[in-house]
Parts: sequence; C-alpha cells; structure tokens
Amino acid sequence: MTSEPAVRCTGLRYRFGRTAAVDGVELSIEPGTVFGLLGPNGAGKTTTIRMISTLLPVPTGAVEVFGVDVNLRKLAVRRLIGYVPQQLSADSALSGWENVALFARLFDVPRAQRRSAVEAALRAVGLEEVAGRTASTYSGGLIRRLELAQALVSAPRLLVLDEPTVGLDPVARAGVWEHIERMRAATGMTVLITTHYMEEADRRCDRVAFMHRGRVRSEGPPRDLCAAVGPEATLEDAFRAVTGGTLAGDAGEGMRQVRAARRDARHG
Ligand SMILES: Nc1ncnc2c1ncn2[C@@H]1O[C@H](COP(=O)(O)OP(=O)(O)OP(=O)(O)O)[C@@H](O)[C@H]1O
Repeated sequence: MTSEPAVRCTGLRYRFGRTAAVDGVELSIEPGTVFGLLGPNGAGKTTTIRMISTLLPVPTGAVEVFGVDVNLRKLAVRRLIGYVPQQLSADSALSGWENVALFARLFDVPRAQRRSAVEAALRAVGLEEVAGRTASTYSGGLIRRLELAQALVSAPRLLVLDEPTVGLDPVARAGVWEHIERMRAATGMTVLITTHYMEEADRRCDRVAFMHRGRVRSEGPPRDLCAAVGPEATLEDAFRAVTGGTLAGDAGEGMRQVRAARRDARHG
C-alpha cells in the first residue's frame, strides 16, 4: 500500500484568455474519503476537476493522482478515474445496458470481462430491471444513476463527480448518494465531488474545500469549518466568513440550465 494522496494539486493555475479561472490551487485528498469542492458559479471548480481528470492540460503547477503525474502519464491516470460531467454523458437513443457497455469499451475494460463489469455496474446503481429500456424513457434520477454506472464500469480508484445531484428532487438526490456511498464502502474508492447543496456537503463529505475566485480559501471537515465560526454556524455561514462571498451565487441559474439540458437530452 502507498500513503500517497488520491489527488495532490500544487500551485495549480489555468487561464481562459485574461480570466484566471484557477489561480494557485493547493489541494491534497486522502484515499478512501469523500471530498467536496464548494463554491459559487465561476469559482473554478469545474476547471480544477477537468485538469485532475486529464480533460484539460495542466499549464502551470502540478497534479498527481495516486502519485501519477497527469501531464506526464495521461492514459495511466485515465485508468484510475471515473468521471461524471455536469452536462449529460448518456446517449438517449441507447439502452441503459448499451450506454454502460460503450464506456466499458472506451475505458479499456478487457473484452472477456466486459459483460460481467457492465452487469456489476448496473447492479451497483440498481438499474438491472430497466437496463433494456432506452435512456430516453428514464427519469432524471435514473439518468444520473446510469451516468454513475458508466463511470463505475472501469472500477475506478477515484470517482470525480461534477454536480451529480443538481436538478434532482430530494428523493432522487438521496438515491444517488446512497449508491455512491455503497460503492465507496464496497471498493474503498475515493470520491471527489462539486456541489452547490450545502446540506448535502455537510452530511455526505468527510472534508470540503471552499473555492473562491480560483483559489482554495479554507479546507477541512465540515463540522470543524462550521465550529470555527460559531456554535450554530452552517457551511454557508462558514463560507461567507472565510471569503466574504456567498455560496449561492447564481446557482439557481446553473440548476435551471442543467435541468434544461437534461430535458433536451431525454427528449432529443
Ligand atoms: N471555456 C471557457 N472559456 C472562457 N472562460 C471560461 C471557460 N470555462 C470557464 N471559464 C471561466 O473560468 C472561470 C471558472 O469557471 P468554472 O466553470 O471552472 O467555475 P465553476 O466553479 O465550476 O462554476 P460552475 O459551477 O458554474 O461550473 C469563470 O470565470 C468562467 O467564466
């Protein structure tokens, strides 16, 4: 066993033209934990996790996933990661089974193991019974679970989720979390998540980092971050105390966009 962090970011920066989207992020995530990256729209969360997931190059600074440098060994890192993006990744014209099988091929699951890997991933998120139906017939919660199955099919050591529960009703959100937690308990995988839902982050994350204007401003167990502010403080209070900003930002707009995207993909 190694004692390397699941993720280590050092001096991480990324610019879109004149915008410093990520502006010197330092982060270390312990293996086997659920880690939440919190911040308002535009804080730099998605850009950070896209660099961690090898979907953007690292222009300045360094990222290692289980000790493997993402710039130097991109393919090796991809084999360690399952990624669920904010925008839809399921194909509405394919069945649940076909969607997961497609990811098994994309992520190099050996041919002889594909059928059992697809079955195991569908079972892990409770989709066996609807796996034969096209994804266009799925509810928002079922689609999110299908996307989880896609990310889980290659048995990743690190699962990266960008707003996995946005736009879902509370029951569907709890369902997604139950599957994530069950998988983590079964496999010991590390989970890195971005979310706007403070109550979710408080309950489900072992540690959270407050991200604001491209930087991590504070990091620790939710309870400690709240306690540092006051006995009754919420994570939202703690975020405000540390950054001077609010976590809500224009989150409502983001949720509306994701909901609309999910509707379009279902009916498109
Ligand atoms: N492709 C792009 N081109 C130009 N600017 C971008 C691009 N993607 C992100 N940005 C800018 O970089 C900054 C950080 O964006 P990022 O998407 O990483 O934030 P975020 O915290 O993930 O927000 P959200 O929750 O809305 O996804 C923002 O100012 C955003 O406008």
